[in-house]
Amino acid sequence: MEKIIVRGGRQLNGTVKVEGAKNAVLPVIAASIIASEGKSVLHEVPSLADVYTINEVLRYMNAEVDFKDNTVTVDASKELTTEAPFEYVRKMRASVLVLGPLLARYGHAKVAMPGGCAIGSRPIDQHLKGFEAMGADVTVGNGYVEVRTEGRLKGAKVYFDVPSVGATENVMMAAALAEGKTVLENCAKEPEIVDLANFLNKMGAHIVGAGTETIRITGVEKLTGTTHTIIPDRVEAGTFMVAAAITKGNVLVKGALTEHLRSVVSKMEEMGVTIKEEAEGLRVIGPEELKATDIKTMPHPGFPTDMQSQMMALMLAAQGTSVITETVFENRFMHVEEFRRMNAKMKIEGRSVIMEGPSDLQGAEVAATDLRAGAALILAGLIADGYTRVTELKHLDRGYVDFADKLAKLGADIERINDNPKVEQTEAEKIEATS
Ligand SMILES: CC(=O)N[C@H]1[C@@H](OP(=O)(O)OP(=O)(O)OC[C@H]2O[C@@H](n3ccc(=O)[nH]c3=O)[C@H](O)[C@@H]2O)O[C@H](CO)[C@@H](O)[C@@H]1O
Ligand SMILES: C=C(OP(=O)(O)O)C(=O)O
Repeated sequence: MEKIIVRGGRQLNGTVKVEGAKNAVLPVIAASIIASEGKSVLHEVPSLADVYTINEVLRYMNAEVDFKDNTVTVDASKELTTEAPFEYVRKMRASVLVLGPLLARYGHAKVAMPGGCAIGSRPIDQHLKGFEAMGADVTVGNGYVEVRTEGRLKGAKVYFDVPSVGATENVMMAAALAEGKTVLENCAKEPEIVDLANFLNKMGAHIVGAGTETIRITGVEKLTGTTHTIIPDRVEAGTFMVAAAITKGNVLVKGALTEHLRSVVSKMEEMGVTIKEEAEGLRVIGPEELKATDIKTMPHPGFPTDMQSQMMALMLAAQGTSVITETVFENRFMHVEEFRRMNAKMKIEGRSVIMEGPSDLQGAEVAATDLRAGAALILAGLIADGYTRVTELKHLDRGYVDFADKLAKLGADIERINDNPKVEQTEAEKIEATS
């Protein structure tokens, strides 16, 4: 089994460079299939499991996709299949982001229903509401969602009941090729939505207002492949900022952008962390004693849910009572039980977690319950007494490139091992097969 083993007690120092953002690159790669001519060349693409998955989805649909040296090239000019089966969507919910591009280009798309995951039920009703408003028929059955329209989609006014990142992206992509004007209201305002709109505009779309609650799109007849550089990953950056702070270290997080991280910076400063803006990124210096604080997760520009579990690790190290309230997902506290295995003093009350700090953290065997939980348990392991062994790394690999190696380069006592190498598994399988 693969695991990361970390021994607490080392201070982190040095420089770490953040990758391109997972949550920006997935919609951008999905959007590249709207282009009926020309290639899209995407730079700063992180080597993540999710990127390999979306590339496989595109290849299944007959697009040509090449990925090397952090550059993805997509040629979607051939006729595409308009279906994405369960085997891909099961691995990664973001596969539903091909619905909008396919519907806009071909008037049809059929994708396996994503279902829930470890953090909540995660419906896609707002995506479908947007497509229906633009004239599409939506059918849900046999585990699939199918959307269809005769001729082009029609521009429409759509009010999202919740500011969903995925719905804003999917409907914005569909509207880029619709006939006439679309106005999207109560949109999500995440920086990744702005990145997607910039990419679409370079392809020839007319989109204004991305990053605000109202996005206006004037549909065009066709989009052409283009070149684009993905924005830095604010969640990976925030995770390394916590790593520096929790170990009382001094780390320059290269590529971290203040404008994408205001709520995280402000909460960490409240806890006593020094954060300085430098030309290449943010320098983070951990204090001798962290102060308790309270956090409520909210859609951007509020505090990001994707930083909730990492901040929980930091709060466990802080002096006093801290409270985290999760308002974005209904069930994103699976990591609390794992923290408790490390002797964390915390309890769940409704949608909040209350921590009495500082906890005297002890190394333990723990499992990543989702990708951010995996990172958070490793962060706690950096200051725990003894060895922490983190398993279920498939989650971590969805969102972090070489996480253990990057921490080791900053001075952490950490390694990733496979204590059940493939050869042994094969032998065991042979014995099982012959017994
Ligand atoms: C690939 C990607 O970019 N993933 C991010 C994206 O996920 P994702 O796009 O799935 O998240 P959403 O913004 O859509 O979800 C936010 C909330 O809206 C609800 N909802 C969403 C859609 C819908 O049709 N109906 C509905 O009720 C969800 O259940 C959730 O409670 O934004 C989340 C919120 O910042 C992040 O945690 C994820 O890392
Ligand atoms: C929840 C996350 O991602 P996804 O929406 O891809 O599951 C995340 O990045 O923390």
